[in-house]
Amino acid sequence: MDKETLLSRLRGKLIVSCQALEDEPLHGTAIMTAMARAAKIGGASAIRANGREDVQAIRQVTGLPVIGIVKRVYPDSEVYITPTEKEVQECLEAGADVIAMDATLRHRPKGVTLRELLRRIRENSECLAMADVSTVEEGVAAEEAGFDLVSTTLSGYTPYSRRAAGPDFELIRNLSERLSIPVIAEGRIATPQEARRAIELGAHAVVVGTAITRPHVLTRRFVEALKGECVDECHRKDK
Ligand SMILES: CC(=O)N[C@H](C=O)[C@@H](O)[C@H](O)[C@H](O)COP(=O)(O)O
Repeated sequence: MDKETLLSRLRGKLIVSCQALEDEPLHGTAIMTAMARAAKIGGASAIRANGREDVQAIRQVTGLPVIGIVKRVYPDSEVYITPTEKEVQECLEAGADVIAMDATLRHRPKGVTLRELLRRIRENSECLAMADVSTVEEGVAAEEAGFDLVSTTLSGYTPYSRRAAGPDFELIRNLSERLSIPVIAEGRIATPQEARRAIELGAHAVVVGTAITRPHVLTRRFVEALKGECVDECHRKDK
């Protein structure tokens, strides 16, 4: 699918993140593929998925565009979303339509640079590149570096970004005003109303993960609310 077609299919739409890490009860490609099928039935326009196997299977089974990432932790860096060429290569091999990566200004494993990763994508595919950022400055730098899309994924997850219980609407608005590439609203969007608000503030599309695909977290929110604890504060503990 060419860039314009893909971006127009995503305009104003919902992307569901179907991810379960190894220590989560729903971990496994079969379960994540079932989640993605459920998301498709519900009307999702695309899926965000982690790992070569999941990206490949979800794409094949649902026929939806997939934003691929590979989460991997290296000892010399805090960057874990598609951090090096190895993870970019895995996304390429899986056939991801879009590859998302941490595009914060932090040191990456082995000193690899964002430009090197972008070059790898451009030289090997038609696949789009999405920058996961945590601040306006990082979003501006990502556009300058040549990314196709910017997502607010990492707001609240870098030591220097705004920590909030809910979505970072200010970042969504600021990036949408300043950038000419599409801005994706992602991170702690917990209700349909919040998703709608993100679009009204200028987001091109909205990614929702936990509120749809992490039932253990949703269960805990109910349980803690019944105990009289603050549900919003609990949300932050879930990552
Ligand atoms: C910070 C980080 O590692 N975010 C990850 C990025 O892929 C996922 O764990 C999130 O689920 C995803 O961004 C969607 O966000 P939320 O689950 O809040 O709707």
